[in-house]
Amino acid sequence: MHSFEVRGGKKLKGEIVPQGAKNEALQIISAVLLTPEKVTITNIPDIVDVNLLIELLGEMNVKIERPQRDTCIFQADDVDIDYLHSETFKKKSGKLRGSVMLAGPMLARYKKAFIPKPGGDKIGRRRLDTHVIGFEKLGAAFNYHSEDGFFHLTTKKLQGVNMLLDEPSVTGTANIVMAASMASGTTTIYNAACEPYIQQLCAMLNRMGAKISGVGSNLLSIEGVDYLAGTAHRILPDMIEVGSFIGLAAMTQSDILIKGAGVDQLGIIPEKFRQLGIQLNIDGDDIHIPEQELYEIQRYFDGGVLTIYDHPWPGFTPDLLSIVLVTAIQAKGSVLIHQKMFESRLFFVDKLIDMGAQIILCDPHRAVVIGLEREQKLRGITMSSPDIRAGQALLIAALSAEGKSTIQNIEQIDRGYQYIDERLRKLGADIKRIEG
Ligand SMILES: CC(=O)N[C@H]1[C@@H](OP(=O)(O)OP(=O)(O)OC[C@H]2O[C@@H](n3ccc(=O)[nH]c3=O)[C@H](O)[C@@H]2O)O[C@H](CO)[C@@H](O)[C@@H]1O
Ligand SMILES: C=C(OP(=O)(O)O)C(=O)O
Repeated sequence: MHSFEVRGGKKLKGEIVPQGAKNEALQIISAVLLTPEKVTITNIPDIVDVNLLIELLGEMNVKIERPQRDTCIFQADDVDIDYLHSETFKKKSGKLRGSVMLAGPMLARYKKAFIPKPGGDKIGRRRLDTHVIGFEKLGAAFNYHSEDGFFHLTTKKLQGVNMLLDEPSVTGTANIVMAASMASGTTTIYNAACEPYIQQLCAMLNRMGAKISGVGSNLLSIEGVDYLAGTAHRILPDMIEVGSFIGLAAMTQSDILIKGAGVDQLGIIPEKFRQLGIQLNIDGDDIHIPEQELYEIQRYFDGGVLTIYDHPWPGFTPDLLSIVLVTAIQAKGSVLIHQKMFESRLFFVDKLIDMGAQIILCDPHRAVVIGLEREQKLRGITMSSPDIRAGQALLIAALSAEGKSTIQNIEQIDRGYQYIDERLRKLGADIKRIEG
C-alpha cells in the first residue's frame, strides 16, 4: 500500500492541464468492440482504471498500438469471446466499474455478454438493474449466477424498443446506447443520462455510422444499423479534475491557471464553486483562480443556508461533492452538503474533523460545514483514502494543513488522477510518494 507524505500550508502557483476524462474514457474504450476497424483514441488519461480496461481488451485479443502514452489505436477484428469466461477476467473486471460497459458492445456484436460483479468505488449500493432491464427490453435473456455475481446475457437478435429507464444511470445509458446502435429497428431511451461522457460517446458512435438523435437530452432515439466503422476520437478534459483544482486553489490560497479546462462542457460546475464565494476568471478555455484571502459562501435570497446537492446531469455531479465539502472548510459561512445518490461517500469527514474542521455529519447523506474563515489552519494527521474523490479531498485538506500529513491507500487516488504528485510538485506542493 503506497502513501503520500504531504507538508502542507504552502501557497501554490502556476499552470495545470487537466487530464482526459476518466469516465468518458471508460465508455469510449469499451465502444471500440463495436467495430472490426481501427479506432484511434487520443487524450487517454494514464490512470489505473483506464489502463486496466485497456489491458482487459488486450487480453480479449483486441490489437492495441500505443504510439504515445495518451493515444491508443484499437482494432477488435478477432475478439476472443471465451476470455470472458476466464478467472482472470472475473478477477480483473471486478476491480473497476467501467468493465460493465463491455457488455453492450459484446451483446450487439457477438450476441452474448457477461456483466461482472461491479468494481469501482465502494461508496454505497451500486445496482446494475438499469443495465440488465435495458438489455432485456432489447431482447436479451439473462441468468444471474450467484456464485460469481455475474450476469450471463444472450440474444438471438436485438430488437429496437421504446424504454423508460428507472433512473438515468450513466454507465447503464452508455451500455444500452451501444447495444441499441446495432439492433434492428429504432430504440428510444427516455430518462437517459446526458452527461458530457454520454454526449461524447453518442458523437463518436454517430461518426462510426450510428444514427443517434436527441444527444444531450434525456430522450435518445437510436436507429439501429448493421455495421459500425472505425473512427478517431479525442477525450474531453476531465471535469472532475477541473473542479478538484478549483477547490485546491481556494483551500490553499493559491493562484492557479487551469489550461484547456473544457469550459463549454462544465455545465453548472463553475457556478457551484462561485456559490462558495470562489472567484473564477474564465478566459477562452482557461480558468484562472486568483489567490483569495477569503471566500464567502452565498446564502439564498431569503437568508437561508446554502445547500449543495448532487443531481443527474445537467445537475451537479456527485463526484465533486467531496471536493466542495472540503473546500467549504476554510470559507466564511456555512453550507449543507447533501449527497443524495450514494450512502457511503461522506464518512471520510471524520478525518477532516480530526484535522480541526468544523463539520456536523447529520446522517450518511448530509453534512453541514461551518467555515473556519482561515482563523485556524487544519492540522496534519495520518489518514487513509476510502475512495477516489474522498482521497483527493483529503489530499487538498493535507495541502492546506499545518505540518505533516500521511495519506495511505493512495491507490484509490491513482485510480482517477494522473501523476497527481508530480503535477502538484510543479505547482510548488511538498508531496512525496512513499512506496510500500
Ligand atoms: C465509471 C463511471 O462513469 N462512474 C460514474 C457513474 O457511475 P454509475 O454509472 O455506476 O452510476 P449510476 O448513474 O448508475 O448511479 C449511481 C448511483 O446513484 C443512484 N442514482 C442514480 C440516478 C438517480 O437519478 N438517482 C440515484 O439515486 C443509483 O441508484 C446508483 O446507486 O455515474 C455516477 C453518478 O453520476 C458517478 O458517481 C460515477 O463516477
Ligand atoms: C465513483 C467514481 O468512479 P467509479 O464509478 O469508477 O467507481 C468516480 O469517478 O468518482
